[in-house]
Amino acid sequence: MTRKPIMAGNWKMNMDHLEAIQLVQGLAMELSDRNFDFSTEVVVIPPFTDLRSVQTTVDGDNLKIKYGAQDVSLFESGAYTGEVSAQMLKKLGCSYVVVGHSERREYHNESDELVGQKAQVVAANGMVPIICCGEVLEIRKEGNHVSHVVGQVKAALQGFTSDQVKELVIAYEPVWAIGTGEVATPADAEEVCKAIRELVAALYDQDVADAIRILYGGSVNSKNVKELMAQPDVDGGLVGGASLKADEFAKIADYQNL
Ligand SMILES: O=C(CO)COP(=O)(O)O
Repeated sequence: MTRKPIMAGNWKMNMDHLEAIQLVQGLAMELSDRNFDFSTEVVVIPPFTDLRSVQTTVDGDNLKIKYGAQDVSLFESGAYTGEVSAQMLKKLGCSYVVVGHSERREYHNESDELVGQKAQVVAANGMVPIICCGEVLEIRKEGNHVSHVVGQVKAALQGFTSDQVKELVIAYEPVWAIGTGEVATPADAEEVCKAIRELVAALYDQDVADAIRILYGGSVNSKNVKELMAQPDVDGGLVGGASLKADEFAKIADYQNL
């Protein structure tokens, strides 16, 4: 069983397209200085407006860095003002699309059902959805975090075949750990990531569960990444704030050599 680790930097609503070019070039330079071998996938997830610039930077400099988008429309095209379609993202060379981030669930009322539909649209267009899940503090305090997250993932996986699920990425991001500096303990992260893998084994089979990649997100940085990555069911990180600094994100990607 070999799952390729991924470190994905979710820039959220930060960096204009000029800053994006600098950050991607800076990241490439930092990785090269570290003789990074890309045995871990490195992904940046900038705002929509940066994607064309990131594409030309990656293509022009022949970089091995991958990139993706933070959200997608359910619809193919038409009268959906403000939306961006999966085909458009595919055309821009996106490999990944984040769906169901807790900030979209909270500020845009995205339901588990909608998140699942968006994941389907992403997969149907030849990209990999990074399906986010995670509990708010209240649910954790009640001790219901595992069942809550398992329920979110179960809903999002509706309609996916075994072969599709093998390619998916799930990101467990406890809401109380996002942007707060309060990282989940490695044991907390493992508890939920393991439960997600067990759910996949129950819904599909062990082969599928062994293939799917499960990330942890929430205040990941170069100081805590190694311990998180030592957990058997944590296959990578979805990194917010720390992905906005080239040197810090390069260290996180190169966690094996810290
Ligand atoms: O939401 C996150 C990534 O999607 C995590 O953000 P922080 O790393 O800033 O806590």
